[in-house]
Amino acid sequence: MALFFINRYLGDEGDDGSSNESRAKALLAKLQRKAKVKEQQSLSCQEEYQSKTTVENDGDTSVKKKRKNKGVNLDETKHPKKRKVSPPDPEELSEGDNARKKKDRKKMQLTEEDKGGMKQTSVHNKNRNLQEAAAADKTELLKNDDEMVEKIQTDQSIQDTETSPSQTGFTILGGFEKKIIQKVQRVLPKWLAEPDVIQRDITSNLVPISDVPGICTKLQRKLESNGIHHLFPVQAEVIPAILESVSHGLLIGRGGYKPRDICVSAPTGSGKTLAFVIPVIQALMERVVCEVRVLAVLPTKELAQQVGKVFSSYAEGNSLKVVMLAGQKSFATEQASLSENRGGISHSLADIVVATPGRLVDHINKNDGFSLEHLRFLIIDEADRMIDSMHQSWLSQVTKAVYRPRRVSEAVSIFKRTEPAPITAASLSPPQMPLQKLLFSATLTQNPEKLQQLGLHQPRLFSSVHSRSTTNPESQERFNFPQGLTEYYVPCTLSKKPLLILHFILRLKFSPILCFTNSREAAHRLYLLVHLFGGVQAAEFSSRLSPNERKRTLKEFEQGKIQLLISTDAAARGIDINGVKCVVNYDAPQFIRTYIHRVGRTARAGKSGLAFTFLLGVQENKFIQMVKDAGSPGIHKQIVKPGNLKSMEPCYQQTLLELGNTIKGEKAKKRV
Ligand SMILES: Nc1ncnc2c1ncn2[C@@H]1O[C@H](COP(=O)(O)OP(=O)(O)OP(=O)(O)O)[C@@H](O)[C@H]1O
Repeated sequence: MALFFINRYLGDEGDDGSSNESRAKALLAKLQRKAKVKEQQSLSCQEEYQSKTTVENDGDTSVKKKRKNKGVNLDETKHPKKRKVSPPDPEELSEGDNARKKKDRKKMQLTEEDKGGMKQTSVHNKNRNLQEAAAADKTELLKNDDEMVEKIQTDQSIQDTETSPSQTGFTILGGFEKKIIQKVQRVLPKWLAEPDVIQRDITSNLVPISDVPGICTKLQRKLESNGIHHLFPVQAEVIPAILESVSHGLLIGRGGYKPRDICVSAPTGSGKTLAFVIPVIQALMERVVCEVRVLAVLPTKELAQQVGKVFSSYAEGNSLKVVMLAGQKSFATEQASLSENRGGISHSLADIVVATPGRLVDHINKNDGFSLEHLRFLIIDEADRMIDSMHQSWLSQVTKAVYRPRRVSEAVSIFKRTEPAPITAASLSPPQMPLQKLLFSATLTQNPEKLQQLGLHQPRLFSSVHSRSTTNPESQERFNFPQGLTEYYVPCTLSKKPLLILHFILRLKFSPILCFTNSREAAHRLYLLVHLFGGVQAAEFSSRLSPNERKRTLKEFEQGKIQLLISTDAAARGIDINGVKCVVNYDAPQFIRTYIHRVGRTARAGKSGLAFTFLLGVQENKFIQMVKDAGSPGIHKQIVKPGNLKSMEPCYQQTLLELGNTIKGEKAKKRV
């Protein structure tokens, strides 16, 4: 029984369409006749079995019934339905064909069962020749069926091949939604995951200066003359590491290799400044020719000034020159202090340059007398803040000035440096002056992507933070808080905040207080209000003041002439003001790093200090969680009863009226 029509190629005579067709018809008719004959033969055999079976078993109808239940009607064998066999329409082949194949397969299966049933009956009849005939027919049928099934299966497999290439070993695309995407376990680089540990507690880990290896006698005496008899943990760890990298002179590091860059993450007020000043001064003490070999970059003028002062203090008596490029003086004045022209040749007048990024880039680009081709140490203080301000591209300008100077002096051409590259025999001779980067911060990021911008060479990390999870670098970064710091938060309302700060100064006698606001306008308004209220020596510190005014204000605050310094975050980082007992966050800081640097203005050098943060109701939970996640030892709730503020209310209301007029007057002045 043909399932589908096959156009056969019949050779040359196939040209004549009509004969071809008649031949095909004849062939088909012949096949159909054959099939009919076969079918009749098998039917007749079945009838004989039937009749035999009926006689011997006296109408055993169970088999019949079972058959019937199976949906196979045995009577069907009496009057088989004539199935029209016609070649299927090719269009329907795909749908109808599948259905038909399935039905045929099902039918085949049923027929199989049916045949199985007959087999049982024949066993009872023990009629050998009949049996043999049946078996022959059955084999014939089976053969046909097998052929049929095989044909169907072949077709099916062809079809399957057409529909699902999976059997041919190709992967099925798509189905992504089913796959569980493996989360990549990010792991910190080894140098970040396993830092050299710095003890957090300063007072119980002081190291006598004489016990720290490598510090020369001259500097030991200088430290003692400045009242320093013990070194803090960060100094005891970092100073020897930097001195080790210059133990064979400035040109090569230990074992003849380029010295490793050093990163230091230690709490605020833990003495990081001296940790780089002492070893760098000692490394340059024996220099013969004055060249810029140390460049320290800091984020603000005040910080640059403060670090410049420490450098100058320890460079005294060593003929080392320290120059500030922070905008305190005019560009021309700074230019004159950097170099001079003798006999047509520019000579450097600075060994150590302390700069802010803006001024540094100005001198690199506009000052021909400023050369960094001899630079040996690049110190980046408040490094996380400096990384964030990389958009000023000051680092790439420094790198360019070091490796591709505009003007190469003859002396240096022998040691002309090439940018760091893989070490080869050629790159090792002649030895080149290495550029070693020293990074310092109380909140140094441990995000490898951010640190990667600095192009560090085999960095070594000294850190007082140990509990960073190495498997999940994304987790909240943790920092170490100064040992002597006690943190509080004060629930309050917006209108009560000014009364609170007045209460702290006038009633609780906390003084001097460094008070931080989130904007310079807020600092100015609070300063005006406290000033109008009276009874408090207050000053403001923000970019509203000129650099000289800011410098004078810090000095007076340090001298105790100012009880309340109201500042923006300009004074938050690194500013070292002795004697600050209490820091108040009048406005809660948005970021944890800002909080750490603000409260780090107190409890410095192992001393104790208090930090209060005024929190509105909506800010409480988020802020407290942020501080806890950052590793704070604990922030306590400090409630100020409204009754304590009552007595100041009348005067406060009067002051608010005056404040309104004052602010209007200032705005009018600005418009003039
Ligand atoms: N060994 C020491 N003995 C006594 N006082 C020290 C010692 N080292 C530093 N100090 C003092 O401790 C204070 C804080 O030092 P420094 O400013 O270097 O801290 P820091 O870690 O840089 O702080 P920040 O992270 O806020 O910049 C300074 O007043 C400094 O003079």
